[in-house]
Amino acid sequence: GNITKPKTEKGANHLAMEYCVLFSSRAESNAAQNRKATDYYPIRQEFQKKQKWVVLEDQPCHARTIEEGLQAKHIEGKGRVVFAVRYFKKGKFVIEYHGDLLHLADAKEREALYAQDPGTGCYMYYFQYLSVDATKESTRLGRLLNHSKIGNCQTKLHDIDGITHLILVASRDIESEEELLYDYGDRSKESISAHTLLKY
Ligand SMILES: C[S@@+](CC[C@H](N)C(=O)[O-])C[C@H]1O[C@@H](n2cnc3c(N)ncnc32)[C@H](O)[C@@H]1O
Repeated sequence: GNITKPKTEKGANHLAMEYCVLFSSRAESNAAQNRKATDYYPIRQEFQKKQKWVVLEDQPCHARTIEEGLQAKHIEGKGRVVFAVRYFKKGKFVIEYHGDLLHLADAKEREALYAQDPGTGCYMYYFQYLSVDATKESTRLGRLLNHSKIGNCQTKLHDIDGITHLILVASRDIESEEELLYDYGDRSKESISAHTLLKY
């Protein structure tokens, strides 16, 4: 659909503006058809005021517009990786970590299920009081960024029309041809011994 001008509050920062321009049409068109997680999970009243929980459907045609400036490649020993194919200024929106937005308890339940199949990769990202499950294969690139403690991106929660999105922004200036990396943030002993990549 057409990219519509976002309704942003006065004083909203530039990142928010840019991000809304990219996402507002999708957020609007999704609003009606999205299954709300609140349809499935009872949510504490004070929580509900702040957040609308939704399960976002995969939108490959929008992904092409949104995921501009990035390219996925395959690298021996790392699997798929994502490279910048243009310059990203520090603080700018890079990509959405797109998946199902879940409560922690539901995320843990799904993880236990995935653990039964050793072929399932790790695409569950925990952030404060929620988790985004991007395990399902899709055309979206956010799920393909690899880990580094000294990466060039960082995660942030971003609200668009009351819907929470997990996004990655540039933590420093990123040049074209650089691999996009962020800190998965998992410092638990069990995870580190299961996935040595988390050490670095
Ligand atoms: C969220 S996925 C990232 C995309 C993944 N490379 C793929 O091909 O689908 C997480 C998985 O990527 C791999 N990975 C992430 N960071 C890595 C790194 N620094 N070195 C090697 N493998 C890494 C691990 O297999 C990890 O379980």
